[in-house]
Formats: sequence, C-alpha cells, structure tokens
Amino acid sequence: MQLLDGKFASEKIKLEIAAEAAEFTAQTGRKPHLLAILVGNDGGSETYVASKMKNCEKVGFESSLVRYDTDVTEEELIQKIREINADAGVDGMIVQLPLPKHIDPEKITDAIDYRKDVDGFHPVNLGRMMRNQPCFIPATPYGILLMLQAYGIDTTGKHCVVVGRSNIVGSPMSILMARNANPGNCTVTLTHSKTTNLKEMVLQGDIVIAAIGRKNFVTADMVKPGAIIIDVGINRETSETTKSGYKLYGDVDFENVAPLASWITPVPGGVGLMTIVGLLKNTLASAKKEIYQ
Ligand SMILES: Nc1nc(=O)c2c([nH]1)NC[C@@H]1CN(c3ccc(C(=O)N[C@@H](CCC(=O)O)C(=O)O)cc3)C=[N+]21
Repeated sequence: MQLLDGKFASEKIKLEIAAEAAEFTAQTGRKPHLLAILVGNDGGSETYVASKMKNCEKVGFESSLVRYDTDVTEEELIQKIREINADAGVDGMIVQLPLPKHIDPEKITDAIDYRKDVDGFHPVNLGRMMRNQPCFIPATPYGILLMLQAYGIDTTGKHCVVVGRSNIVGSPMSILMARNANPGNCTVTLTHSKTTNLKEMVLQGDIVIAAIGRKNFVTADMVKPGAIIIDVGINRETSETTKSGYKLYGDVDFENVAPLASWITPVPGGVGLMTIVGLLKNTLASAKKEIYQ
C-alpha cells in the first residue's frame, strides 16, 4: 500500500501556484483575489474557510471574508453577490455551503457571475464541463484529478466506481473520470444510497471514489485487492482526546482497507487539502483570464 499524501501533493502544487501568483503580481501590480462568504458559524465551515484564507496568504493571494448571521435573507445575500460580481478587484467568489434552510443554495449559486465562480457550481461551468470546454471544475473533483496527476497514476482503461451522486462531488467526478483525458478515460459506475448490489459494484472498481458522507461506509469486503482508493469523506465527531475537540473520519474504513489497496488517501491529510489547491488554481486561472476574458 502506498499513501496518496495530500500534504505532500498540495505543498508541491502550492509552490507552483505561488510562483505564478508572484509573476502575475509583478506584471499587474495586484494579487489574485479570492472572496469567501460565510453564513452562520457551523464548526466545519469555520475551519474550512479559515484554511482557505490562510492558504491564499501562503501563495501570495489577497483574501476577503464576508460574514453574515444565520438570519440573513436570501435577498441580502444576492444583493451582496451582485456587488461583488461588479467588483473588478475580485477574481473568485465562493459562498461556503451548507447554507441555512431558508436560503436556496441554487439561487445563490446562480447569482454568482460564472466568470468568478471558482467553486465551479454555476450551471454555465457545469454545462461547459459536460462539453469538455474550458471552465472552472468543482474544487474537490479538480483536487482529486491533481492528486492522481501528482502521483503519475495512469487511469486509462480502468473501471472507476464512484460512491455518492452529489452535485459537488460524485456527479461531476463521474463525468471527469469518463472523459477523454488522463486522469480520465475510465469506464465509470456511479453508485449511491439506493444502489441495490452496492458491494458487488464497488468490488469491481479498479478505482473507488467514496463520497457518500457516511463514516467507514466502504469496508474491506467491498474492495478488490490492488484497487486505488480515494476517500472524500469528512465525517466529524466530537472527541475528548484531541486538542481540537473533534476527530475526522473518512467514508472508508482506512485501517482495514489500506492493506488491500495499491494507493489510498488518508483522512485527514488527503482530498480535503487538495480541494483547497483546486480552489486556488481556479482563482489564479480567473485572475489570469485563462478561462474567460
Ligand atoms: N462553497 C463551498 N465550496 C467548498 O469547496 C466546500 C464547501 N462549500 N462546503 C464544504 C466542503 C468541504 N470542503 C473542505 C475543504 C477543506 C478541507 C480540509 O482542509 N481538510 C483537512 C482537515 C481539516 C480539519 O481539520 O477539519 C484535511 O482533510 O486534512 C476539508 C473539506 C470544502 N467544501
């Protein structure tokens, strides 16, 4: 078993991003700028947004955080998004999910100018991804592609089984792994909570991408020996033995699956760190107008 080390891969790519950001700043006199909107104070969201901001600083980006209380209205939020759409000093904008129940996340996503949608959630970016046109790829799927690339893993001809069909991970991941590219060129099976013979399906995977949001969902009896295992899960449980007060669990039973796998991502220290790299790369591409003019 070999570890797909998100710490190692993300640090390596961040050095490249920092060099490109420095060049951009030398040429334009400004830094690439990512703005995040955070509503409420969900523990996970606080951690991830703080990490995004810190990583911006690390690679020489400007970052801004706009905060709202949980009771902010949809209209107020959309008004702010429109303001930021019009602000030429902002290259990328994200609205951290999940949002409070009274706010429709699709309305919010649709309000973001697709040219600043570095999360890649806007219908224009999703549609362009389907057509294999230049676009912002959703940060987590993008991070997974970068991870496979960093370790030189050839995915061509392999059977990739994706577990979970969310709009932000499972669905886009299945499209990206099937397309004519490397990473890509896979035969893809997209499974989910209503798949009847899930164990048999996952057992066929040369590559398994677990993104179903349930702790230790993928167990050793479901994994073909030699498979490549990508764990997208970030299931938090409170813990009295850790300094942070919580412990993270993946969607994969790492302890029992790792000995079977050829490659496997840990949680923490795997896909989460690459998600941030995907976001930074999209923001840089936006600043450099590599995707949209
Ligand atoms: N609009 C939006 N865009 C997102 O990209 C988005 C989102 N909403 N909502 C939630 C998910 C989740 N996500 C993570 C980012 C970093 C880590 C990360 O850095 N994880 C560290 C550990 C972090 C910890 O200790 O909690 C690791 O896995 O090693 C994890 C998860 C981004 N998401």
